[in-house]
Amino acid sequence: MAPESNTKLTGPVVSATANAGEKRAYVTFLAGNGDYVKGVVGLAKGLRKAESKYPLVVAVLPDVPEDHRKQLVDQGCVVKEIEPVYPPENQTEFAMAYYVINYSKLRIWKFVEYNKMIYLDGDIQVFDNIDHLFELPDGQFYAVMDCFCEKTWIHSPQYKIGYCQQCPEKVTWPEAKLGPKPPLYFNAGMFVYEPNLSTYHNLLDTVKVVPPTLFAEQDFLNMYFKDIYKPIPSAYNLVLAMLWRHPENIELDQVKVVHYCAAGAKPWRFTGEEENMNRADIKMLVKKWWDIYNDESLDYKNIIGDGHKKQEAFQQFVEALSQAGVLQSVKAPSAA
Ligand SMILES: O=c1ccn([C@@H]2O[C@H](COP(=O)(O)OP(=O)(O)O)[C@@H](O)[C@H]2O)c(=O)[nH]1
Ligand SMILES: OC[C@H]1O[C@H](O[C@@H]2[C@@H](O)[C@H](O)[C@@H](O)[C@H](O)[C@@H]2O)[C@H](O)[C@@H](O)[C@H]1O
Ligand SMILES: [Mn+2]
Repeated sequence: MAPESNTKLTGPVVSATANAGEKRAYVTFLAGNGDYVKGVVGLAKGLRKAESKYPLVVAVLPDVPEDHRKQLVDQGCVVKEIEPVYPPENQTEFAMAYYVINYSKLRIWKFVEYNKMIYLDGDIQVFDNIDHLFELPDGQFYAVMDCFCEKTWIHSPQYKIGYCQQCPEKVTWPEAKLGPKPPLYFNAGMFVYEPNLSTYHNLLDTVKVVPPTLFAEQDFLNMYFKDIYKPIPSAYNLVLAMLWRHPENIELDQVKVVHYCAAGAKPWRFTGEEENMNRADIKMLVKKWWDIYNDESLDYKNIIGDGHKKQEAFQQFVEALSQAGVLQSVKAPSAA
């Protein structure tokens, strides 16, 4: 039984041509000097294989070393350094201790040189083109509904009563005991949003006064955007636990985006030893990730020939002139 919200994309999602003035990009977040850089390199190559028209911006914390940044630039990424965002001091134990750094994701709301962005965690891979999501109507926050059944949720009221929004008919939310049923809740590993300076400043002001909770910035973003959150199909962010928790809600051959967030699922450190990691579908998805990561034909240096370099330099020149107001934005020549 599909979850109660309509998660089908309705209406004219794909327009004939993107508006020439639109500035769009994918964006991810990288912290530390560890192995998540492999996730981001894999994501950059996956977007290229899916023939996305838009660049990948990487918001890096100051602790990301120079050689990791160079790897990303060499893969055609736009690297932008951001300052960390810390939640208020608190006694809350996050579901994972390292979640405290994930509040820094909030900095991506200040990338107003873009008017629409798709955020993707570094442990996500895009296997099919999803550029059409940029055509979704403005003014909403689009993301995929999460699942509450994994042990990471063990301290949550949902887990304690066996409630999950993916199967709301299984356990009815006990309103008399726990108050109104919580609003639909998204996984913050992937979302479509519009950078905006006043939203950015309000996010940072609000985070200072909201007590942190189990899922850190994911809980915070769900609270902040609950009135404009619009669920999109799980094909756009397959939270791996769905494969064993709610297989009835998944059509694996329709999945476009895979989120390797289950314990033990990060492809670049995969051992297959953790619970559920010996499943054939998990091993297939991890191999698919490695096939892209190891595909040298997808390396940026092998994609851009001299011609591309000249074209890119010309486009950057025209962009600079139009931003300086010397040139109106250059319109694509009419087909006629
Ligand atoms: O040491 C770290 C931990 C996290 N991240 C970034 O923060 C995101 C969220 O963390 P993670 O994906 O591990 O959370 P999960 O989705 O597994 O809960 C990652 O995808 C990375 O983009 C990072 O760069 N370095
Ligand atoms: O900082 C909180 C994180 O919360 C989310 O991860 C969780 C969530 O998906 C649970 O539902 C799963 O059970 C769990 O495995 C997974 O780690 C986001 O993916 C991540 O980007 C980040 O916001
Ligand atoms: Mn993730």
